[in-house]
Amino acid sequence: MQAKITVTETWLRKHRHLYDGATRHPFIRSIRDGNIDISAFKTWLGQDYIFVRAFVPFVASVLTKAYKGSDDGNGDVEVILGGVAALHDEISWFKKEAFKWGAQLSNIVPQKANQEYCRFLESLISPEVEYTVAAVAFWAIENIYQESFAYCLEDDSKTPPELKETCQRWGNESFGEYCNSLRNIVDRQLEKGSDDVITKAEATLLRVLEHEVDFWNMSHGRT
Ligand SMILES: Cc1ncc(CO)c(N)n1
Repeated sequence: MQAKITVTETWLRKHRHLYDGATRHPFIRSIRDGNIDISAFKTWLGQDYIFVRAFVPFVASVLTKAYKGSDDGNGDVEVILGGVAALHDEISWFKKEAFKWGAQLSNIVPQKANQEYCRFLESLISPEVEYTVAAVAFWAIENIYQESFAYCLEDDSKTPPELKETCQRWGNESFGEYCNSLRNIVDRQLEKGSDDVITKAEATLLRVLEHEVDFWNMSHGRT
């Protein structure tokens, strides 16, 4: 018997072009091809540090919604808590990495695309945004990084050795499993979601894809 097609699978098929635009962006390709401009990498590093700091309260809000909103016999809270813990580690990593590259994190000004993305995250913190909708955004945000950086680690990639650790951070297998757990959470929620929630969740996914592309564009110096 064939497995049932999940909602996320349907969406990924439907929006493949946009999705690949986020995970196969020229910035990512430039890492993978080994011709990345290091100043672009440093821009990305500093801007992503700001983003991740704004991502923490967003993920905390998803955690709260999971606790309140799902009949959590499924362990959603624990999966999301794992995400919060990983972010704690990630913030330390950014500081260490910035030091390595001689970049300052304390006086970075968020660029426009980053400001808009952070504002979008803040809008999703609102209690009026359903757990399912927020969880879709969360999954998409994590999964795009996972697929993008895993792409830079494939056998035929020419990723510079000094960038491998960065790619490993999101491209490693256990981060991939974590993203799959998020995807399962999302599909379980969508399965029982109202048409209204499903429509909102799909629109939110598209907004995430656009913000991710803008974020890469900004890092690549194309804004
Ligand atoms: C812009 C952006 N998207 C996703 C992630 C994954 O956590 C990140 N660190 N930054």
